[in-house]
Amino acid sequence: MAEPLLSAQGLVKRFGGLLATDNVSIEVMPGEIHALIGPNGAGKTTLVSQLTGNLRPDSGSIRFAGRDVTRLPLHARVRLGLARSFQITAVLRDFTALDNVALAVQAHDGHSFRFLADVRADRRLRDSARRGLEAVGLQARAETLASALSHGEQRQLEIAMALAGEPRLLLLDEPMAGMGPEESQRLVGMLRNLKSRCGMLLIEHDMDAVFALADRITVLVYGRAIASGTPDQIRGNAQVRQAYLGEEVA
Ligand SMILES: Nc1ncnc2c1ncn2[C@@H]1O[C@H](COP(=O)(O)OP(=O)(O)OP(=O)(O)O)[C@@H](O)[C@H]1O
Repeated sequence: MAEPLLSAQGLVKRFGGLLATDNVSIEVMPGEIHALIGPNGAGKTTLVSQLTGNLRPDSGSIRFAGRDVTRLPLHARVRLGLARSFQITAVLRDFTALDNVALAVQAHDGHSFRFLADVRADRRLRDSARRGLEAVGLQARAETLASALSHGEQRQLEIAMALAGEPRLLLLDEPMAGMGPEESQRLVGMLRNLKSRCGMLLIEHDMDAVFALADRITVLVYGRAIASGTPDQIRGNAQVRQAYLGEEVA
């Protein structure tokens, strides 16, 4: 069997007396979409922050792309191919969609900031940025200012920016938040298409999206992973239904 792309074992994180991550283990295989679900305050963001290197676990270990990254800082994990959308990227509202992705490609290339004029003149950067926009279905909006994009399109743009570094694993923090049903359906289709490019760990409250996309789901409640399995296994798990899902996915 292939080695997991990401494997976290026995993570523990305390905030004072609060056990926000209680001995959690989680894996993501290459090309897998693994969803992390749970009620508000369950510890999803705290867990993902330890995976990215924003937070240091009190104990436990994290392997990514064949290396122990537990003690590596965020930027070193990014270099190994770990990208977090909506956190490491910031859309510049007065720039076009294409300029935004081109700047992200340039940043991932390891260049310090150059003038936008350079980015606009650099054919390779722009070609690469166009491919990024295409991957998220935003090619027709390349010359549109980011501020004129719809909420859903801005989210697509953020994902295109996260893809600029050609990550092996994309961590997505509530990408469907604030979207209407049509927009979130479009994003589901787009994320499904991205599976061939990278694995994904998806935090999401929209259960329709989670059950449509995930190969595997882990359920966190009060910092503990109470279940992990295929969507069918999670749907049929009595403990999960009682603790979280209720009749939502009946
Ligand atoms: N920096 C911090 N200091 C103290 N407590 C924190 C800190 N960050 C998170 N917490 C607490 O840890 C618990 C888990 O929070 P976390 O944000 O990880 O949950 P979540 O599952 O992501 O919630 P949501 O779905 O609402 O985003 C909560 O009780 C929260 O108040």
